[in-house]
Amino acid sequence: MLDTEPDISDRFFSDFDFSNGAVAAVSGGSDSTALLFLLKHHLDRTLPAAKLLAVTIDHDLRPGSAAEAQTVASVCAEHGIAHRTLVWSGRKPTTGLAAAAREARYRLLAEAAEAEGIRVVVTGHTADDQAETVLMRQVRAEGTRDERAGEEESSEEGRGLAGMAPVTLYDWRTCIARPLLGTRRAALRAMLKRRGIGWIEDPTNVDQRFERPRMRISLAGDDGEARFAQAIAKAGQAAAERDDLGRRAAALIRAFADRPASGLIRLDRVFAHGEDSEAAVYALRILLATVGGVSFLVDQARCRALFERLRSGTLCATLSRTVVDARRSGIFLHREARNLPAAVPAQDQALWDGRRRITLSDRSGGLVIAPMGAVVAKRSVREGDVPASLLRRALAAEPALWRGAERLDFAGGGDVPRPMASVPVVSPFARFLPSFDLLVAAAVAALIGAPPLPPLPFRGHDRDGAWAKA
Ligand SMILES: Nc1ncnc2c1ncn2[C@@H]1O[C@H](COP(=O)(O)OP(=O)(O)OP(=O)(O)O)[C@@H](O)[C@H]1O
Repeated sequence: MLDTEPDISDRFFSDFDFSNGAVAAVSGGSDSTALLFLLKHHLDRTLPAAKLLAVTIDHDLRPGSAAEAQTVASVCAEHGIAHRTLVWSGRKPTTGLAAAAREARYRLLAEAAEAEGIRVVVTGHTADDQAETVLMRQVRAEGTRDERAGEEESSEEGRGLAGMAPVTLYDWRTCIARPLLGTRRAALRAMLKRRGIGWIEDPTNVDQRFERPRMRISLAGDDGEARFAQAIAKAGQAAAERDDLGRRAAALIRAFADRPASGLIRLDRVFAHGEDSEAAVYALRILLATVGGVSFLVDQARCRALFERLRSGTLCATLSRTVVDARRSGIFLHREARNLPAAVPAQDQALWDGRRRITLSDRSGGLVIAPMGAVVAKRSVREGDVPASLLRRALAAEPALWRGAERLDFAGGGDVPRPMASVPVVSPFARFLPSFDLLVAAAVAALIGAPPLPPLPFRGHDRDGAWAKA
């Protein structure tokens, strides 16, 4: 591929702005090795001054992992590519190991990029990975649908069936790009063979105790190609639908939501009576997770049931750690008073209650962060166009800073420097924001006063940050 068609690599990478360089995530398997050489070829031709750093994560879970990382390091050295190995050295959980390994992998990759001032991490996910992911999610969704026999098809299924996004924003900062998502593994292997480049076969990729290898093997069977094509078509359709749903939910949030006070969201009652109830339910799920400080969206069916009740009148209910207080004057959302964090020493960059990023400028110690509580909230609230009881409840769950018995003002006041800032985060997308959800995440960020999305180093997204449909 590289030899006969020297410019083929442009097809994969021309949408990205690599002027700040790129981190290539290289496990040493065929796909990421191919990615590395394709990207090197592209940068050599188009942006020779750009920094390319290959990073291998040694998860330290198998005896051979350090040697594999060393093999990647040697290949890189041979080809004049900078390389780093980062070891996942933390304590390993006994359950959810794969998810924890993935979390650690992305964290370490993003840290490596940030240390070099690089904004894009590229991975070697292929169309084969995408088909496996979609089929595995389909099997799981069918399992849960059996349990809910008779219910409408959940659009949660559709959301997951979009598969992996071509770009994901990690930690609201670093882009994870998957430029090979439309390419077959076999084509990449053929390219490597032609060039005489070897790769590592990871034994866990064929270990049938795991779901993905089993799916991989089943896709190599007789009807494998047809199932592959169906899965990719389904993913494309689900991705387009999810993009569109996010766009509609963003429009509803911009039109009908405001923030009368810190920690309190108000939805105009019209929100519950519009024609596009699918988008309204999606917007509500995202708002509930954000107000409650929860990283996952509440179950679609439960939120739909709440939404139907909202249409028919007033109510007060709790879902996703969020109180939904629907009155004639509006639908109000605030954090419930239960299970708030205990008082803890204030720590720089901590995520407080899943809702606030803490930045500490006063390092003198002795600062404690705790929910404001009902007594202080009562003193701080004045009557306005929002019922004082609601303001009090919302404020009581907001963070407050204390030194001993003295409550400090975040704002500092007068010439006193601010000891701490507490910046809202869009909880469900604070860690991983797939490109499908960029628009709705941006709308929620503007609503709650979170930092806007950073400029994204890829073309193919419109002015508002949404990934344009191909
Ligand atoms: N240990 C690792 N170090 C660096 N990057 C990794 C590592 N494991 C996975 N990745 C990145 O995530 C992508 C997908 O991971 P996956 O586990 O499907 O791949 P793999 O089987 O380890 O290797 P490959 O995709 O290279 O064949 C890889 O292509 C690579 O970019």
